[in-house]
Amino acid sequence: MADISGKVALVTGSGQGIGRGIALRLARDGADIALVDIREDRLADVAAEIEALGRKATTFVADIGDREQVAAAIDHAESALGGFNVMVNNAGIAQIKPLADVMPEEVERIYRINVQGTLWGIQLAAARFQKRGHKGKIINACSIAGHEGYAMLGVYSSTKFAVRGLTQAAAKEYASHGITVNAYCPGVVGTDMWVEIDAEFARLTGVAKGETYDRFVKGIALGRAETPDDVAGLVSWLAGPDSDYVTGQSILIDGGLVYR
Ligand SMILES: NC(=O)C1=CN([C@@H]2O[C@H](COP(=O)(O)OP(=O)(O)OC[C@H]3O[C@@H](n4cnc5c(N)ncnc54)[C@H](O)[C@@H]3O)[C@@H](O)[C@H]2O)C=CC1
Ligand SMILES: CC(=O)C(C)=O
Repeated sequence: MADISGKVALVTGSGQGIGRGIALRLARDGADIALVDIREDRLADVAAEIEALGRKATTFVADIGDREQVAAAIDHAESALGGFNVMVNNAGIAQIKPLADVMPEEVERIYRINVQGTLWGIQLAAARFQKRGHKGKIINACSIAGHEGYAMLGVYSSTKFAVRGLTQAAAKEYASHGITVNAYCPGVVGTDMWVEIDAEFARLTGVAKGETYDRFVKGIALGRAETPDDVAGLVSWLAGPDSDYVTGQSILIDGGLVYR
């Protein structure tokens, strides 16, 4: 367990799924948490779970694809919780389509969220850490699809390759300010994103519902699907002091699925 007592962490996409798991884990590690999501409906429940752990939580509705909204979320976190030390750029969306059928507006939408959203999170968090005059940790959501391009997930995969590139470049640009930038690369986590991926594979290719998910899970060496808690354990380490000498890495946490 990382000791991040007294720190403030902002987690995007924390209304559900992996982001919720990360927010709860960082709260157990001692941090106060700013919960940010485009959907308001689940944020209050996650905030209540964090408060039940004895930590402070604040919520903010923002679209990470909009730079001004990301800036406002950071302002809110800092003023509501009295600090800002860890930025988790977790929010992202999937797109399931053969490359032959992808249209410009679909590419723009996913790049705006997965790539630009991560860039604004990196850029604005780093600027705020520098303004506050202290070090900071930036942690981005990558994927196995940031290390290997997947059929039917081609554009999605390309956004996660971009996240890996941004993570490396940002690590180099911000190292002299004491800011580390890393990413976590999950495999197959049974969240709503995978419900959508499985359903779209079924609709577009005619395979039975559940088959695509089962096929991916069968490829996992450790023999089970991943949970948000599995991912959160790595993020906890990246947020804590034991990873202080690690930067620019996009670390696979997939139970043994993609080997790099
Ligand atoms: N589920 C999986 O197997 C994997 C997920 N990932 C990545 O992990 C991250 C989280 O994924 P999941 O929890 O599975 O997804 P999810 O779909 O269950 O949850 C995503 C959350 O992000 C929020 N969100 C979406 N667009 C947003 C925006 N523009 N601004 C703010 N919030 C927004 C949603 O409202 C939702 O609460 C994503 O970046 C995803 O690409 C990576 C590898 C595997
Ligand atoms: C959702 C995701 O990143 C994959 C490839 O499972």
